[in-house]
Parts: sequence; structure tokens; C-alpha cells
Amino acid sequence: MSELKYLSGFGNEFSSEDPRCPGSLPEGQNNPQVCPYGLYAEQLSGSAFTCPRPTNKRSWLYRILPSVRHKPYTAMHCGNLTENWDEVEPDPNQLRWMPFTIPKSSEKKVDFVTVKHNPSFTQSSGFTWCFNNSDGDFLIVPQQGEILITTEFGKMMVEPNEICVIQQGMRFSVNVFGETRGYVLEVYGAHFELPDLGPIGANGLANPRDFLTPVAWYEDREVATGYTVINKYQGKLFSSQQSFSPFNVVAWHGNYTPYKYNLDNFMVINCVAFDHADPSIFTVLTAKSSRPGVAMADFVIFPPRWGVADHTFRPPYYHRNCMSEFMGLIKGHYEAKEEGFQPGGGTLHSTMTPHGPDRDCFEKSSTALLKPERVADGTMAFMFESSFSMAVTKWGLETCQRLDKSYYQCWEPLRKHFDPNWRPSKQ
Ligand SMILES: O=C(O)Cc1cc(O)ccc1O
Ligand SMILES: [Fe+2]
Repeated sequence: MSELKYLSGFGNEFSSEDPRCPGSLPEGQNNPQVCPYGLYAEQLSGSAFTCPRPTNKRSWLYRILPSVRHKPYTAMHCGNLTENWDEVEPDPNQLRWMPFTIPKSSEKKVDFVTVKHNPSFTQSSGFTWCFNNSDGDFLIVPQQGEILITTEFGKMMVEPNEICVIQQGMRFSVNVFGETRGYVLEVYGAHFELPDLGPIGANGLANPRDFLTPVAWYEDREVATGYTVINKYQGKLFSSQQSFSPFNVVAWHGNYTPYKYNLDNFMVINCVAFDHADPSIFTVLTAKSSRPGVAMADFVIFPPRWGVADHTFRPPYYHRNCMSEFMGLIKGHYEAKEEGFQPGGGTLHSTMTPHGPDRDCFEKSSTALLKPERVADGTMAFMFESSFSMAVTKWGLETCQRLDKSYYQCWEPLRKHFDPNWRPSKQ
């Protein structure tokens, strides 16, 4: 699997040619009268044409046939996908889901719309359908099972502890190699960026060179039975037929690409004196809103690190947050809750909903001898933190049957320690 090659850098002006067609990328211009190898030129715009340079995103794709050569889109069944946020009454409770079940192959099949099992990945993509999201960008967090993502830009192998971003409009298909599960965050109206580093300086957190973009790969494949392009548009699914694989891009250049990132490369910053630093220090990617400092969504991780803070309650503090916090666990356990929150599960702490360590964590960390210690070794929890208030779907609250109704009980044993006679000890 490691045969796949990548280009390194975040949001760079990349260029790539499938080595089978040297010289396929036009030189010096985007729209030659006739493109090398008889290819069609097609621009994919990820920003308004007139966006300022730092946010201006587009790529030029040189392909065997242009994307427009397809039959009309028709509405298709949307399964559990919904854009109806009023399906169920709002619920401000702390919500926790047990690991989402992976259907056995004997059961009714579920898919990523486009998931396909295990074809060869160096030859044909093997697909007869692909997906694209016209509404926004996907951040995909595999939790179990590696996934091979074939895109118009090339192929990416993404394993648990890596994440990838497929931006608005990019066509892709997903191969799985066994039981596979993960999380997806969708953002509208902004693309993910690296957070500013402020006083941290020029280096640190997720470093740009660790982001990897696929290299051009094409197949010139006619599909007599029809190739289906599934398009998520205004929250609904539409499909259209064409007679060829859309993974027919021989060369491309631009700064609007899919990419992946290995979370082990995150340069962790943490408190080395006292108190608990806010989790914004663990932000991998941010999708900014128009309000300065307020993200539509941040992708935050809780990676292995040293905990050394003196005279400090080291785990996450009790809090209420104007932001919504959805958390998932890729592996291991989460320090604020050793029990109950399991890999492949999730929690949602909505706008201003109180949460924090469970009773065990509180008692243990209030009395622990504060020596330097490894925190979260072998684990990887993450948070999708958003300034939007969240609605949960009917599927999430009811149909999936994974909601842990006992979640609130992890805080019930919290005891009162208040002692009105307490006095500061004399030094
Ligand atoms: O709620 C959580 O577990 C996430 C979280 C972690 C932390 O260290 C500080 C604040 C916060 O919301
Ligand atoms: Fe929190």
C-alpha cells in the first residue's frame, strides 16, 4: 500500500502528471487551444474567482473527457441522510453514543455511498460510481480499517490515526478492506485552514509539510453499463449517468486538492508550569467563520503528551461552552472518562451544556501525586468544536440505538467536598 506517492505541503500550488503521460500538463498557460495528448482542460473553483489571494482556491484538471459529459441528474433515495434539522425536538442533554455498530456482511449493506470492497488499487479503480459533495467539505476521520480514497487528483490511503479532507466538488470513491468505521465532519462556506500560531511562532502544531496530496492517476475506462456520479446538493442526493470513469485526470495543477495528515505528526504544546491550557492548543485544522477567532468548526485532537503542571487539577476542567463539542475516540481511552466513552463511539456536549470529568477522574486527579507523567499514551481522542448549535437527527437519537441513556450517571456520584471551616494552611 505504501507504493502510493504524495506531494507534501498545505495548500501549496502543486502540479502533477501521471508518469504514463509525460508533458501532459500544459506549460505556461491553462487553456491551450489544443491540450497535450488531446485532453480537455477543466477548472475546479473552490472559492469565488475574486477571493483575496490567501483564500483563493482553484485547480486545473486535464482530463480525457470533461465532467459535463453526463446525463441529467435525477433525485435519489437519501437513506439516513437528512437535511431536516427539526426531525426531533432539540435536546440539550449530554449525549453519549456507544460505538456505532458495523453491519456484518450478511446484513443489509451500508456504504459511504460509494464504498467498495477491496479491489486492486494500482490498476482500475474498479468503481462504477463515485460521490461528490456540492454543499461543502468533508473531513474524514477513519477509526477502524484503512480506506483507499480514489479522487480525481489521484489516490490516498488513509489509515486510522490519519485524517483526510475532500473539499467541495471533488469526486471520490472509497475502498474498504474489512470492517471499517469512522467519523465525518462536513463544513459549508469555508475551507479548513491551519490555525494561526500567534506567539507560538513560525513552527508547531500541525506543520504544513506533513499534509499530503495525491499525485495524478488516471484510468481511461469506458463503462458500458453506465457510471453513476452521486451528487449531494442542497442536502439531497442526486445521481447522473455517464459512460466513463471520472477518474480520468491525466495531469493537474493548483492549490485546491484533497489531502491527508497523520495525527502522530502533530507537535503538541502543553502547559509546563501550572493550570490547564484550553484545548485550542490542540487545533489541527480550523474552518473560520467571518467573526475573528470564532470557528465554524475546529478539528482538535488530544494526543499523547507529557503532563507536568504543578499544583494543578490536570484533566479537563468542568465547563460550559458557547461552542458545541462533539468528541470521538479513535483508539485508547479519554482521560476525563476512562469508562463508557469507547473507540468508535461519541459524545455531544451542546451549547452551554455542563460537562467535565467523571467522578473517578475527579477523585483520582485531586489526590494524585503530581509527578511528570505521560498522558493519553496509545490513545487518540478528537473533538469537532463548532460555534453552531447542533441538532441531532432521528437516526442519531433513536434509530441507531446506540445512545447511552446512562451517560448522566457518570457525574451523579460527585460528592460535596465543601468545608465552611476550611482555612488556608499557615506556611
Ligand atoms: O470537554 C472535553 O472533554 C474537551 C475539553 C478538553 C479540555 O482539556 C478542555 C476543555 C474541553 O472542552
Ligand atoms: Fe468540553
